[in-house]
Amino acid sequence: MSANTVNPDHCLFAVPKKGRLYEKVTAMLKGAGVEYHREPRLDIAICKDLPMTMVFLPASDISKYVGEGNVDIGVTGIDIVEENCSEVERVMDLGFGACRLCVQAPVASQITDVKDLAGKRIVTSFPTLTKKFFDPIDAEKGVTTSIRFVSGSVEAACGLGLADAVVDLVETGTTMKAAGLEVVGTVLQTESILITNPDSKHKKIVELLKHRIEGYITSKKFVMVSYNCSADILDAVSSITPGKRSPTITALTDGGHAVSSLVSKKEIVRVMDDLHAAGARDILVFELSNSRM
Ligand SMILES: Nc1ncnc2c1ncn2[C@@H]1O[C@H](COP(=O)(O)OP(=O)(O)OP(=O)(O)O)[C@@H](O)[C@H]1O
Ligand SMILES: O=P(O)(O)OC[C@H]1O[C@H](OP(=O)(O)OP(=O)(O)O)[C@H](O)[C@@H]1O
Repeated sequence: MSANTVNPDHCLFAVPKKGRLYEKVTAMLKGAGVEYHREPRLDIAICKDLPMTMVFLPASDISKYVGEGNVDIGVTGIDIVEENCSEVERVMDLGFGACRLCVQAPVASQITDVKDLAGKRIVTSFPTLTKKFFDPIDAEKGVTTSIRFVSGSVEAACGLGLADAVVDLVETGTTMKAAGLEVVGTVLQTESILITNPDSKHKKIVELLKHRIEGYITSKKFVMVSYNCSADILDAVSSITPGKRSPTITALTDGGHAVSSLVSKKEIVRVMDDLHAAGARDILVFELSNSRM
């Protein structure tokens, strides 16, 4: 079989081939133990320990391929699934790629209400979602908003005189501000998700991948804290670190206890302060490299 031929018995996993999501998805796959070797310039790569082939595709096409059953599983944004009206199963949120799809108008236009854009010219890479958003406004106003598709550099359209407003993604707002635009309305909140074809014949592999990726995501959200305490404060300190299920408590030979527990990364600094104030000592925090709950 040649290097760019797909084994028909393999589960196919679509990964964004470039762009914003590429680095995040490849780091996630590595962390989840999905190993493959990709030859330079090849868009398919065979997995090392699973009967699976990775397929590198534009993020905006992945939901179509998964929905139509050409591939079994993939990573893309909610925005893309909704724009393509893809019939896919949403397996899980991945905790990255969060942003908003927004109506943006030039600051100088002083437009603050999306209703003031009804009947005007909008440029976007998301024509379906934009039409759905403007349809009820158009119906109310009795006008038709012009919606024109461009595949990239959407924010340039107003400056070029091609549009009165754009509908594009906003994360930090840097691109929008640099183009002299501001948010007038929000069409959709989005983030990256794992999707599968509901009729995939590779359900077992999909389930296994789900557990592996979930384990990796959990390991990025939590740290392990361990500390020592005397018997009289055990109940008080262990209630500060209840863990995902319960803390692990080990009796020490001096009558004290060693406690270890999972704590959310977001909470860990406050938890350490609270533990110390409550009398816990030798407080150590460990990063997790992987997990399976
Ligand atoms: N600024 C952002 N912050 C967070 N997530 C984003 C951002 N921009 C895009 N995304 C998410 O990543 C997806 C793919 O966007 P991206 O711009 O990387 O795609 P692309 O058009 O395939 O790549 P490129 O822009 O390099 O051609 C989007 O549909 C969205 O879900
Ligand atoms: O609010 P910000 O943090 O500035 O992010 C928003 C920008 O990110 C995306 O584009 P990207 O930079 O991925 O490239 P693209 O314009 O080629 O799609 C999106 O289309 C916006 O232009």
